[in-house]
Amino acid sequence: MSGVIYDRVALIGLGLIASSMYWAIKRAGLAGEVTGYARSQETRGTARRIGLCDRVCDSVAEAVKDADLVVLAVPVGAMEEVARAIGPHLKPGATVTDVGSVKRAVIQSVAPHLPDGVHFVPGHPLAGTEHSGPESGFAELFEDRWCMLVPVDNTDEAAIARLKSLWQGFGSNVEIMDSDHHDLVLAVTSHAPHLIAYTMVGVADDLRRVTDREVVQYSAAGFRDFTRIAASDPTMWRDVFLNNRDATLEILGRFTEELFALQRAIRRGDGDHLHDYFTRTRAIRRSIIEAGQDTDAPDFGRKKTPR
Ligand SMILES: NC(=O)c1ccc[n+]([C@@H]2O[C@H](COP(=O)([O-])OP(=O)(O)OC[C@H]3O[C@@H](n4cnc5c(N)ncnc54)[C@H](O)[C@@H]3O)[C@@H](O)[C@H]2O)c1
Ligand SMILES: O=C(O)C(=O)C[C@]1(C(=O)O)C=C[C@@H](O)C=C1
Repeated sequence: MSGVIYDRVALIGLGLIASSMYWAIKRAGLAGEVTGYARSQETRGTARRIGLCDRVCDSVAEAVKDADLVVLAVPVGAMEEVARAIGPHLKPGATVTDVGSVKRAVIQSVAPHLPDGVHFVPGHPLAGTEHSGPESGFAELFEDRWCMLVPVDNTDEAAIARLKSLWQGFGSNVEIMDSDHHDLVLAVTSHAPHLIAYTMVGVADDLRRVTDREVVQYSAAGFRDFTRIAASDPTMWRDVFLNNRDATLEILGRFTEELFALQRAIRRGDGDHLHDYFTRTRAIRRSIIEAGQDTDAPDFGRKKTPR
């Protein structure tokens, strides 16, 4: 897929996702000019130094002026503040999207600040790494990954189709989903697993073992993956849990019940229970691989490729 889809794109928040979008846009020539804005002067300075964005602006108003697409790529808890700031400066007919990991709370906080005549098409790429900031992005991040679009009622179909073609231009598969379903699915596949990884690394740290030379040197693959995930940005993940509270608590409740059952089986020496359980989970992994959905594992820790 190639060809200009938007004449002007504004990226607000110049971290992992926005910088990856910029490099992916440039690689495929999907936009004319791309402007960028980040809150801190330091981030804007870094962006200028590494050539991230065609023009880095010192105000959010300047960045979104005349933009056909505005991408909100800030932590979920900062979305409302940014939406309030850009609202009065948006071009009529522009599309606003976001890349937040939670959808219902973002829609509730952003939509009221957007003027009539502006299309709001919330989104969420299911792709990331444990790294953050303007220097962490790379053009291939979204390749062969899913991007969820979560349009609100009566959204202009042409605006949705245009944004869909941008994500397809990044090499992503696009799925349309409603916000509550999105938040429940992500609580299972992303949010609860992150909390479990944070907890496991915290437990090891409480035992004062996590930085022991032996633990680092001989750490098993499972624990290494936990430490990678637990190195993810604290602000981003604080906001995810505060804003997807109900779905995450629902899944963690179920998780705790299963964990107790496994704990009891271990205490009682109930090998059949453990074996049956692990047989069921192994079958799930195999069905994912057979369905060709195993895009994650080989990419863990993959290196940034040249832009
Ligand atoms: N990291 C991931 O794996 C991942 C994956 C998919 C979606 N997301 C979502 O994408 C969004 C961005 O995540 P990221 O990983 O790119 O984060 P990041 O920490 O790399 O970048 C966030 C950027 O937003 C800026 N920022 C923070 N508050 C701001 C404000 N009020 N105004 C302007 N700029 C502000 C920060 O300075 C930073 O440059 C989040 O909502 C996150 O939930 C992240
Ligand atoms: O690979 C990683 O580092 C990620 O955690 C990426 C991941 C995920 O859970 O899959 C994290 C949060 C997002 O909202 C989407 C993707």
